Amino acid sequence: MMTMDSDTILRGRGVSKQFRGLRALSDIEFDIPRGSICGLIGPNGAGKSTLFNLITGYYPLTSGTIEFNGARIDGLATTRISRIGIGRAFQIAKPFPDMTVYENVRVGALFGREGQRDVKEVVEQAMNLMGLSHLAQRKASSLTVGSLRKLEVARAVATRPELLLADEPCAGLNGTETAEMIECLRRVRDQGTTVWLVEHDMRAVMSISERVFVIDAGTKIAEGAPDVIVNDPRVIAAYLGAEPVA
Ligand SMILES: Nc1ncnc2c1ncn2[C@@H]1O[C@H](COP(=O)(O)OP(=O)(O)OP(=O)(O)O)[C@@H](O)[C@H]1O
Repeated sequence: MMTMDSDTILRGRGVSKQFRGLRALSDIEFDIPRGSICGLIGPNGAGKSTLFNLITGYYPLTSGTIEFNGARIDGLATTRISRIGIGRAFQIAKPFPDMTVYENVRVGALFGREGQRDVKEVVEQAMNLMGLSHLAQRKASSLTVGSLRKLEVARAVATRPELLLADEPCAGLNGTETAEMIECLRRVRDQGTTVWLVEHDMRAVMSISERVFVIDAGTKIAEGAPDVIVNDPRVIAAYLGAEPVA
């Protein structure tokens, strides 16, 4: 089973998902290098969220395997997958509105990866990484969209993941907020967390990613460095029907 080299944190082979009559993902392969930031892009409905839902155990795979640190995780429950070190920041942030930023991030710290931890320290580090420390005592309901997105990522970071899956962390953000989010995600990576993000903002995803995976209609059509991806004719064709690249 330990076939994975130690530089790969997450590996998918033949990952497929069928929803009744719809083949949402077909034979997807991926190797996520440990310590990297990778991107996952594709037109609307391509299957990006479905792939993250398979990795985190929200849906069972129809076929294929997913290995994390060399061990199979397909078939494990979502809570187990979180405890072994895969965190997720959702596209639609749902913080507890009447709780403070500190309290919301603390929820992540209480439920994350197994092992010893100092909850206060974990919360403070997550807020600090995401530039939220000055808002610690503010209620979530009073935050701007930009700060809410940071809170969602901070909550996931507080679970102390080895791998963070971030679903559209820049959605709805303006240029300045997007740049801040990119900086925050770099800091998260720099302190040892591998990051894989789904992102529609092409400039953002291309500026931050070491490797980009492109799926279209459930099939991986390209994978590589950002400068190769933006010039790939299959990627350009996939986007011409939907929205422009860059
Ligand atoms: N639970 C489900 N039951 C049935 N079909 C589903 C389910 N979840 C997703 N799908 C379908 O699978 C396909 C892929 O959807 P998915 O949400 O993964 O795409 P996406 O790439 O994340 O899109 P977007 O960029 O719009 O978020 C779509 O056709 C969608 O309707």
